Amino acid sequence: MTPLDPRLYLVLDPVHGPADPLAVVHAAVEGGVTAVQVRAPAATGRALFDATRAVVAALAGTGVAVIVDDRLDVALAAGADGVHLGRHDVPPAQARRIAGSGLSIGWSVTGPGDLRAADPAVVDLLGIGPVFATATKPDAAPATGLDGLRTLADGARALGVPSVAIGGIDAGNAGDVLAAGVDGLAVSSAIAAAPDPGAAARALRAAPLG
Ligand SMILES: Cc1ncc(COP(=O)(O)OP(=O)(O)O)c(N)n1
Ligand SMILES: Cc1ncsc1CCOP(=O)(O)O
Ligand SMILES: [Mg+2]
Repeated sequence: MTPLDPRLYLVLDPVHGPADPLAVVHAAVEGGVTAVQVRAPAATGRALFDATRAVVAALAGTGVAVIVDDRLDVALAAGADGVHLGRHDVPPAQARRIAGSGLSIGWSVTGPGDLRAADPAVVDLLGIGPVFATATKPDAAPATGLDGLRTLADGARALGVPSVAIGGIDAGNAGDVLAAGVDGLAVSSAIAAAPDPGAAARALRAAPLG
């Protein structure tokens, strides 16, 4: 299993997203992306499996972890490095029981209740957000803003679990987001919909702390 380096975490829909998702993945990794999540909320299980297999093959040997959103079964079947779970998915403790220690397990934090539900003995990463408004997830919880993010990031640190911020993050706000105390940035449209995904990733990695 490749460990998840949270510094710049690309969330990509290879099924209904960019025309050439593997080209985006390669360019983004070249630009400094450290982890890739396959998130395809409208895809069938089979399409998600096929897409994940392709991303796993594309990133073999690079040290970049591949994570599957929502679906523990697909993550295991496709040989991914992890799964990202939220409150509508299999509970993390059950996922850990099935997967053992060989899978990274992420957990979504939209507010204090999700933080209280996070067991540091079970989850490896917290995804906090949305921080700002986002068109990528129409059913997202209300935005935390930077102050809300700071509070939740403090809570993650107190738990001893690394965290990333997600939702509406781009090179213009990345420094302020990192200054709120998270370990990394999770980004979809700012990279996947950019005309030059590699340059977009480089700009995010270069963002000075706000
Ligand atoms: C890193 C990361 N953080 C949060 C989310 C959101 O997950 P969730 O709340 O389960 O919503 P969906 O992504 O499933 O629509 C995430 N995917 N990744
Ligand atoms: C999956 C997800 N969860 C909370 S916000 C979000 C979407 C992030 O996408 P973008 O970086 O385009 O705002
Ligand atoms: Mg999910």
